[in-house]
Amino acid sequence: MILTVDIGNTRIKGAVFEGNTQIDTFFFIEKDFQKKIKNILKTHQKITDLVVASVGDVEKESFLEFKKDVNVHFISHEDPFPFFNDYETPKTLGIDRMVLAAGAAFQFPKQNKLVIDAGTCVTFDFIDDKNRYHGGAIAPGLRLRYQSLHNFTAKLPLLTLESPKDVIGKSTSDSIHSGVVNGLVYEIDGFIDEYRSRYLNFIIILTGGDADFLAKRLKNTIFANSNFLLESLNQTFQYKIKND
Ligand SMILES: Nc1ncnc2c1ncn2[C@@H]1O[C@H](COP(=O)(O)OP(=O)(O)OP(=O)(O)O)[C@@H](O)[C@H]1O
Ligand SMILES: CC(C)(CO)[C@@H](O)C(=O)NCCC(=O)O
Ligand SMILES: [K+]
Repeated sequence: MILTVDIGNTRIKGAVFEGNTQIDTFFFIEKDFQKKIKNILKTHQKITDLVVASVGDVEKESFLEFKKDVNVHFISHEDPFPFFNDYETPKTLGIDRMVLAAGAAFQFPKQNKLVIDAGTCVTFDFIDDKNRYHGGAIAPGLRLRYQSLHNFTAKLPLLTLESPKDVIGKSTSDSIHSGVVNGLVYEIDGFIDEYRSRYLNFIIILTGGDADFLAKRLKNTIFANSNFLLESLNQTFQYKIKND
C-alpha cells in the first residue's frame, strides 16, 4: 500500500492506495501533519511507501522520522514523467502542475487535455494528444482573491466564500462576492473558450479545493475530480518504479 501526500500552499492532503484503488483520504494543516501521518501509518500497517509532492514549505527533514517504517520518496523534476516538457523554464514548473500533467497523460494518452486546478492558485495546464506539455496560466484562487481585496485596500472587509446573489452586487459584500466568484467563473469559461478556438477537441479536468464549487457555476459542463492530484501522484510513483 502507498500513502500519497500533496503539500499545497494552504493545506496538506493525503490518500492511501492499494494498487489503483483509493481506500482512504485525509486533509490536514501543516502544524499537526507529523502526528496525522504517524496515525495513518498506524491505521494502515501495510503501507510500504510514502510518496510526497510538495509546493509548500514543509521541510524534507520533517519526513525523516517515517524512514524507519516506510520508504519515503519526494517527487522531483528529475523523476521520469510521461510527457515531453515544452515549458521554457522546466526547472521552475511547479511539481503539482507536473504531477497533474502526468495524470492527464496517463488517463487520456491520445487526447488533448486541459487541467484546471482551483486551489490557492488557479492553474491551467495544456498537454496535447502527443503528450507534449505546452504550459498554461497561473492566477489567484478564490480565497486568495478575497484576502487580496481586504489586505490591499483600506475599506474592504475580509469575507468568506459565498455564492453571489446576482451579477449586480447591491451592497459592499454582494459586490465582493460577485467580483470574486463571478469573476473567476467568467475567467475560467473565458479560458476554456479561448482553448476551444485553438483546439477542436480536448478533455477538461477540473480539480483542487474549489473544484466542486466552481464546476456547477461554469457555463461549460465539466466533471470535477477533487482527488485528481493524489491519483496522479500514485500513478507518477508507479511510473517511476517501472522506469528507474
Ligand atoms: N479548510 C480549508 N482551508 C482552506 N481552504 C479551503 C478549506 N476548505 C476548502 N477550501 C477551499 O480550497 C481552496 C484551496 O484549495 P486546495 O486545498 O486545493 O489548495 P492548496 O492546499 O493550497 O493546494 P494547492 O497549493 O495545490 O493549490 C481555497 O480557495 C478554499 O476556498
Ligand atoms: C503555481 C503554484 C503555486 C500552484 O500550486 C505552483 O505550481 C508553483 O509554485 N509553480 C511554480 C511556477 C510555475 O509553475 O511556473
Ligand atoms: K493549485
